[in-house]
Amino acid sequence: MNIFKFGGASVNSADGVRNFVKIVQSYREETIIVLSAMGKTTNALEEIVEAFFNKNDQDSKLLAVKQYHLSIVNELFPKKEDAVYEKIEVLFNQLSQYLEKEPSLCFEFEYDQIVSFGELISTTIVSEFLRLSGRPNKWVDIRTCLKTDDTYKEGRIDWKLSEKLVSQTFSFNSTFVYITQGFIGGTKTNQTTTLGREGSDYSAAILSYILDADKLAIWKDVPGIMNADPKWLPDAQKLERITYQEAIELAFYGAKVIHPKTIQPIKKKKIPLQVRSFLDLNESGTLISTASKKLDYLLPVYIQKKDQVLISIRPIDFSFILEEKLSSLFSLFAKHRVKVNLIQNSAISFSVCVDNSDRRLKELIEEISIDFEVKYNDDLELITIRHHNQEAVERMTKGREILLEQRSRDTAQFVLV
Ligand SMILES: Nc1ncnc2c1ncn2[C@@H]1O[C@H](COP(=O)(O)OP(=O)(O)O)[C@@H](O)[C@H]1O
Ligand SMILES: N[C@@H](CC(=O)OP(=O)(O)O)C(=O)O
Repeated sequence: MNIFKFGGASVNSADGVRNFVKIVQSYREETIIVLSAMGKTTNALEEIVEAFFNKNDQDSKLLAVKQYHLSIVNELFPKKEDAVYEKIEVLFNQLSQYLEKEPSLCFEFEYDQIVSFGELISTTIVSEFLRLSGRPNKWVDIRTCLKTDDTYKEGRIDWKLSEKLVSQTFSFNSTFVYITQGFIGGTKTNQTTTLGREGSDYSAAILSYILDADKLAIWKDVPGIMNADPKWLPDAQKLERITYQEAIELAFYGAKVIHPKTIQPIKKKKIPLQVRSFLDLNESGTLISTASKKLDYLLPVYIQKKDQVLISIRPIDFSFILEEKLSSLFSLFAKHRVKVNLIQNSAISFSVCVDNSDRRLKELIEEISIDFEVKYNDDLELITIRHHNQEAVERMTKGREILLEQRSRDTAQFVLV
């Protein structure tokens, strides 16, 4: 059985959906398709969440999201009596009714209830179009079987319960093709959760693990995993084959092409993962698997993270930064769920480079400032080079101010102004 994950970029237009159907039609094996919201819908829904809390402009924002989806539906389904129209109307009505109520005090909870509609809508449209194109399939509401705790916005998987329910749900008793949502899940009490932005890759990996998939393919708008984002460095080259370990490292350092949590589940069961192009079906993509002789290890890989903040922290009483202080500092980062990208400590100060995650970071800095003197620079860039050499380092740093630098055998990192 194959598991395919298609992201928002692959189905951002009617032509995209047609191309998706063409790909699915070319496979005859049992297949589960995990799909994200269309195009930039999740960003648009995030704006609606903000508007919901601030009670401004939410109706016009919702209308724009509806019109975007209807323009795709109108192009794909010429018959206005097609069931898809009613299904989409029901979903938009549910969302619109939800937005009429007063928000609760939990931003994260409300976020998940609203943002999850992107995937519910996209999967409904695509499932109906696949059926219309002559490929019967079953639409699954993943919230009924992919179970998480109630950490809204970053639901943690309840593996035991999910294993049982997912195996029951995807039995292939009456269909060859399932279509379901990435990114979203449900609690035991059936509240909707999300798994973190760009989490659909992770959803596909979880299903692959639970169902012992033969292969997971993640379809992207690039030929595969490259040694840099080709939108940033146009001379980037494709990596033919990399190990799970290397893929984890690349994702961890911020290579946007794959969600960092994706590799762990498939590595455990040695399920091969192919990252391949939905634009060029002759392109073999990148194969992520166990080590073999033919690995593109030594090509330098460049990873750029923008909008970074470098925070320097020192105890107000100039005491040494020792284990106890470090542990209390780390627990604050964990509490505010701010991901640390780089750490450097000296006798009396401690520097960390983090993503600029607006409200969480502000709250973290406020809390740290109670016991520590905090200074920070924002709008920085963190460049990571895996398998660095002199030429690669010069390419990245020439003519730039380096605020912090760290090198290990495999990895060099630079915080640049
Ligand atoms: N090392 C890399 N190799 C390939 N693509 C990369 C890399 N780093 C970043 N990207 C970017 O990742 C994008 C694909 O990921 P994403 O937009 O999240 O896809 P999707 O929405 O389909 O999940 C590419 O368009 C590319 O710009
Ligand atoms: N729609 C969600 C989940 C996701 O993974 O999307 P994509 O596959 O388009 O990156 C998001 O944008 O975060």
